[in-house]
Amino acid sequence: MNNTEDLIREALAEALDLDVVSVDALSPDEISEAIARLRAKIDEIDAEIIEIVKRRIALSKQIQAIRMAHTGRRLEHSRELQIVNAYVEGLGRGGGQLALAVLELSRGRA
Ligand SMILES: O=C(O)C(=O)C[C@]1(C(=O)O)C=C[C@@H](O)C=C1
Repeated sequence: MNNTEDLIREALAEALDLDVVSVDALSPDEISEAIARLRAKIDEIDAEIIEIVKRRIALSKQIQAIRMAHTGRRLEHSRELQIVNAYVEGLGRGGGQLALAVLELSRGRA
C-alpha cells in the first residue's frame, strides 16, 4: 500500500465516518458524498479565513491611520518584510505570495 492510497483511504474513512474503507467497495455516490463533506469543511475554513482577514485589515488600517497622523508615513517597509518572512517560514515559498496578497488587501497597492 503506498502513501497516496493510505491518504485516500484515511480521508474517505474520516469523511464517511467509517472505521476501515476498502476504496474499491465504495459506490460513486459514496465517493461524491465524501467529497461533498470534505468541501463543506473547506467552505467553513474559507469563511473563517475571510473573517480573519477582515479583522486583520481593520487592525492594519488603524495602525496606518495612527502612523499617518503622527509621522505622515502610511507604510513601513521593514515591518512588511518581517511579515513576508513569517509567512514564508510558516508556509514555504508560496507563503510569500499569500503575504503579499494579504498586505495588498490591508494597505492597497504599495
Ligand atoms: O504594522 C504596521 O505598521 C502596519 O501599518 C500594518 C501593515 C500590515 O498590514 O501588516 C500595513 C502597512 C505597513 O506597511 C506595514 C504593515
